[in-house]
Amino acid sequence: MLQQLDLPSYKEKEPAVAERFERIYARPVVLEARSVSRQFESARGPVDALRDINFNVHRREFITVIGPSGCGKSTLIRILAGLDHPTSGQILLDGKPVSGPGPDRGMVFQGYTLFPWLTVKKNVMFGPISKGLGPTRAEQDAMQWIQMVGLEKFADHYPHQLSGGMRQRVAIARSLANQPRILLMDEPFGALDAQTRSQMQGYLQQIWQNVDVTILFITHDLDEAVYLADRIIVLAAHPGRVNEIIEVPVPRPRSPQQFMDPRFLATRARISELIHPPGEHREEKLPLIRMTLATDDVL
Ligand SMILES: Nc1ncnc2c1ncn2[C@@H]1O[C@H](COP(=O)(O)OP(=O)(O)OP(=O)(O)O)[C@@H](O)[C@H]1O
Repeated sequence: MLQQLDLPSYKEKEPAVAERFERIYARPVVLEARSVSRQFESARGPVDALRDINFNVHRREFITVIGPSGCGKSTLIRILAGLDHPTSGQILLDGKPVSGPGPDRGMVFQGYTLFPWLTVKKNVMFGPISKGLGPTRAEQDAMQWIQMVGLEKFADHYPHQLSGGMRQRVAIARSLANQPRILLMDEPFGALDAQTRSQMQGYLQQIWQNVDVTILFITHDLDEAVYLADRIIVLAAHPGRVNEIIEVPVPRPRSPQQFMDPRFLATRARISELIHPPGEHREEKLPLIRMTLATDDVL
């Protein structure tokens, strides 16, 4: 359908957007995946979850990662977080090899990972206090992060007293309180309803504009991938590999009106083409099994 519209090439950029990319590439590389491969042993033989993955993420860049099921998104983020290790290749953070988890990488997952027995404020203070920051300073800092995500009225609430979107905002504040070099977000809005999700995308962009942080964000939602990103890493499956890295030609600041921008649509169409190549069967025919005696012709 989209291919039939007269869309510009997703590679075409206005001068302002091209200049923004020049500025991004002039910044230092925060995270580098260098020839990362991960093989798992399975009953059916070895599985190449990731094969020869290479990319750089520059300081304050917003990268989204998207791909079909089984392309290795979870494996990649686990390796970036230091929770798993590549079979070969390495991850470098600020030029140093990553060998395990660390506070230099903040994680925000889809499931709410707040401590249910701690208030919002205490959740946000937890990381800095564990690192040895005094309680008064930790509380002052925590209140600033909580204010930044717009939840100062809820600082003394417990997670169960908050909505799903609010809990994710606390999770973001809690990660940022540790002042990570990069925020790794694994489908953080996947469990939210469409309206809250779209609100959260807006909040996240505002937060990202206000904080010196780099973001790598995994999603399976095409619009979200385009809307948030400077660049999109599109993965392919079996073996998991980088299919294409797309520079999003949509100007910033972003707004929901841009969902119908021809450059937005062209980028979205390209990802869709990469993830669902033409001719691919999207829907498997199910076997015809009648569980009850169908007396009426429902069709
Ligand atoms: N521990 C494991 N043992 C064997 N195979 C694994 C293991 N973990 C992942 N795999 C395989 O590696 C490939 C990539 O898996 P991964 O879960 O990283 O993909 P994904 O893109 O996150 O998938 P989805 O979107 O469906 O969650 C898949 O083929 C998966 O079956």
